[in-house]
Parts: sequence; structure tokens; C-alpha cells
Amino acid sequence: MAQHRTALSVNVNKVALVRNTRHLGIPSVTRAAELCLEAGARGITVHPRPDERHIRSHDVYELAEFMKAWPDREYNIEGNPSQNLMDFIRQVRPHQATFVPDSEDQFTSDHGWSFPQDAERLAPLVAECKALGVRVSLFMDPTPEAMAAAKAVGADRIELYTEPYAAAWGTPDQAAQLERYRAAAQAALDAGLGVNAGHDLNRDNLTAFVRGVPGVLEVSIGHALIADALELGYAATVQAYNACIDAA
Ligand SMILES: CC(=O)[C@@H](O)[C@H](O)COP(=O)(O)O
Ligand SMILES: NCC(=O)COP(=O)(O)O
Repeated sequence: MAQHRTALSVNVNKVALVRNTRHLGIPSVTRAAELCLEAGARGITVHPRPDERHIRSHDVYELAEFMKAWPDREYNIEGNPSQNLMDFIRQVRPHQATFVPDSEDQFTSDHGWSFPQDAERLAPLVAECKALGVRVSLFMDPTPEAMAAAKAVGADRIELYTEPYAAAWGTPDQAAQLERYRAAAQAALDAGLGVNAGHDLNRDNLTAFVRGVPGVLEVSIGHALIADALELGYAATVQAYNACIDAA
């Protein structure tokens, strides 16, 4: 059993994706967030991409207003600080900004920041967030050697990009992948960083991840969780994911 309970932050991008296929406003992104928080999610995540394919600007602001009624829960906004993210951070001041090095038209996130290449442009943006009172997490591949550099640019946390772990689930590579993430998380902890994780986590692979990777403070989960919610409903789904965390 982990020493702390890993927080579940529900990414509601995919609710907006369905909503955007009509002009009817359903399904509601804020109602989804409300049902997830009522069921025990510890936070809400959005990744407003520049093309607004799912989360749109108005969603970011409406969720910011909505989250004021949930002062003990976390609002996490993800994105590339060289694109649209910083304007949202300046206006909304969420609890956490997760910097992700996606291109403008990226299909989905598929890699973390690179050091030393990205250090010079990240440092002032990290500093600006922290001056605004916003915690900064950097989306990172599971590379232990990069963690000291992430700390050096001022980040509070890193978010381990977990798609390679998820892709290896149920294959002979599973144990080796988990070991990569364990080592990367330990290096982050040793550097004084908090550890988040996300991308393609699901009800099958979550427990082993939280059990095997030290110090995971938060998992942000969207695609699989919202797919499960189509079958089970938001409340039962959030409870099931929290049960996966507790089973670790
Ligand atoms: C950083 C990360 O892994 C998530 O933000 C993920 O990319 C969600 O974005 P999509 O919902 O657009 O795939
Ligand atoms: N930061 C990861 C996230 O928010 C959700 O990723 P996914 O579960 O949609 O792959």
C-alpha cells in the first residue's frame, strides 16, 4: 500500500469532444466535472489545444468558476507554454500548470521535454507561473538523467508520460517498462521533485503502476476513464479508478 493516496484528476477533454459535434451543449463539461468530483475525484484536468478540437476557451473559464465551489480539489491545465497555455494560466491561475511540448496540430501527446535543449525557454515561463502562485509540472519521458535538469528550471513536479508503460501492458516488456518508470520516479524524488503521471492509464494498468512507482502524487486520466464512463456512468467509473489506486 502506498504511503499516501495518489490523487485522481479526471481529464474531461473527451466530454468536450463529443459535445463539439453538435451545437446543443451536451454532454456538459462542467456537469461531468461535478459528477466526477462528487464521486471522489481529487481534481479536474483539461488540455485546451490551440485548434479547440475538444476543450475550448470558454470551457477553461467556466471550469475555473465552477472549481471555486470545490476549494479542496485541484484544477490542472495542460498545454504548451509557447502556444496558448500561458494566457489561460495568467487569467485563471489554476492550482497546477502542466507544460507539454506538443506541436499545434499534434494528434495526442507523445513525448516529454528535452534537456538541455528546452531549458532556456522553459525557465522564465516556469518562474512566471510560480510568481502567479501556480504549481508547475513538466511532462517528461521516463529518463532518470533528465530529472535534475527539470528541477533546475524551477519545476515543482514532473508528469511521467506513461504511454510506453501502457503499451507494454500484458507483453513480455511489461516488467522492464515498469522498472524504467520506477527508476525515473526515484530520480525525480531524489532531485526534490513531486511525481505525477498520465497518458493511457486505465483500470487494468493503474494499480501496478501506483504500486511499483514510488511517490506518485497524482494521475490524470481521460481517454480510458471517459470511455468507461460511457458504460458505467461517471460516479461508478471514478469509484472504480479510486479502487484501483487503493488496491496498490
Ligand atoms: C499530456 C497528456 O498526456 C494529455 O494531455 C493527453 O495528451 C490528452 O490530450 P488529448 O485528449 O488531446 O489526447
Ligand atoms: N496528463 C494525461 C491526461 O490528462 C490524460 O491522458 P489520457 O488518459 O487521456 O491518455
